[in-house]
Amino acid sequence: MSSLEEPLGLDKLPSMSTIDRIQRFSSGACRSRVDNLGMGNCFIEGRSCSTSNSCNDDDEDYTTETFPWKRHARDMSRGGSFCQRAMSSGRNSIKFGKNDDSFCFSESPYSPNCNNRDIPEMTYKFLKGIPKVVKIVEVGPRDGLQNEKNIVPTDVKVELIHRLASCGLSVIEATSFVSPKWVPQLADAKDVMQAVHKLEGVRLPVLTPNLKGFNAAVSAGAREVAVFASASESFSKSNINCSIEESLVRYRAVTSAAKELSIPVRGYVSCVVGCPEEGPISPSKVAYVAKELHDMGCFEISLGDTIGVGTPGTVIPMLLAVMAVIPTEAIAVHFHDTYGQSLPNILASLQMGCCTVDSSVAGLGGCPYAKGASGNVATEDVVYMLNGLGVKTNVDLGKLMSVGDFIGKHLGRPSGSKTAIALSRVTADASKI
Ligand SMILES: CC(C)(COP(=O)([O-])OP(=O)([O-])OC[C@H]1O[C@@H](n2cnc3c(N)ncnc32)[C@H](O)[C@@H]1OP(=O)([O-])[O-])[C@@H](O)C(=O)NCCC(=O)NCCSC(=O)C[C@@](C)(O)CC(=O)[O-]
Repeated sequence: MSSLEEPLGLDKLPSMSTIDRIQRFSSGACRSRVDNLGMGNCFIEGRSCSTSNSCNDDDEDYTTETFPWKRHARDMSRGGSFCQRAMSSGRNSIKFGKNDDSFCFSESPYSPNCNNRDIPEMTYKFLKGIPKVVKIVEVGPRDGLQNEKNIVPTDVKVELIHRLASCGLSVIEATSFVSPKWVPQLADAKDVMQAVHKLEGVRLPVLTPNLKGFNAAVSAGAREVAVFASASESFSKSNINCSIEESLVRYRAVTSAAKELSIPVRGYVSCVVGCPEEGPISPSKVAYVAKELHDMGCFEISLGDTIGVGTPGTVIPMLLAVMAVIPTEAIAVHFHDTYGQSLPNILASLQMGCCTVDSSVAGLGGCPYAKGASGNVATEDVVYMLNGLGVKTNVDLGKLMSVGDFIGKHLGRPSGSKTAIALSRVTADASKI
């Protein structure tokens, strides 16, 4: 564990006020070159998120033509002069990279082997593919609330969306224009959309399973929609009552109607590593559906581990198969946290160059048609990890935790975010000091 992830121990933070701590977990704090608190920092700067990754170059099964990011990684490793000593803000640090393409690790007293030059080099090796900016797609109001036993009042949903927007999230999936018989929890989609569609500075996509849903969404003010297919035949049938091929026909109709109105369409592929009925899903099936959605005009394909069974061992081959057929920049990852594997899966995805991550405030979520599906990975946990990696998200973690409290109070249960629980304990203890 790096010094950056350690600070939850109060003994290591003797002089921090409550507010200082929250700020410290923001990406801005992580990136500051002046580390007033004496903690070790890392910086990941200037890399394009579109072409880089850290996959093993010895793996020659894949050509550089198929995986251009491999060529990029190799070029970087040949560059030679990535390590140089630098003095930063009066503190010793080791800087890697040329110009924009750099890591910088300060030699902090909290870093046990700070004199060992191998450590930054090794760290660079493992983190070099990670993009410097990650877009978080907040799916709490939709994926999070679609599975709640008690229907959340419309005004609470609207307030939730407003509060999420105030955290700096740039994309918030607002609701679904699906059949209210299938998902009664979101039967108020029209009212929610009409109440939020004028929110400035935030994109508010909504799920549309067919033209009926698309037309209703547009009438309610939606300016971005998402279609949702599956890599599993059985799940397609149980979720949207049609085969994969039939769903693709429907989605072609939606994407061409959207094109007429210049409305961007996101595409989902569900069950990308496992299906509650079929078990393991082959990466080639995922790649097929992802490519179909991309070819019909979806600008981004979100790959959903709907029941949260994936590990990096299954997620990486799945991503490789999808990256062989659509650009890495068009890929988003969407993990449910059933087995606690979301963060390692996200880290592996980032190392492969993915730069869009779906998550849900307080870890809300689950799919009514996927038995055993738990909540999405909590946005707070994703932001905490990305802050620790020095990756920019523009999301204010402190505000996000308050939003988690807000929705948790309405649902009558504690947050599903480990970060929110841990930080609220720290701040509670801190208030006694
Ligand atoms: C697709 C359908 C509509 C087919 O449902 P169906 O019963 O086959 O459709 P239908 O055409 O026979 O219509 C039946 C009734 O629904 C109405 N209807 C038809 N379409 C709409 C619509 N858009 N909006 C409102 N109403 C609609 C239609 O008008 C009719 O009403 P009736 O005549 O009986 O009064 C249905 O199966 C459905 O709504 N499914 C959605 C289920 C859902 O939302 N599941 C959760 C999504 S989560 C997910 O997919 C995973 C994801 C994306 O989160 C990623 C991950 O986690 O991995």
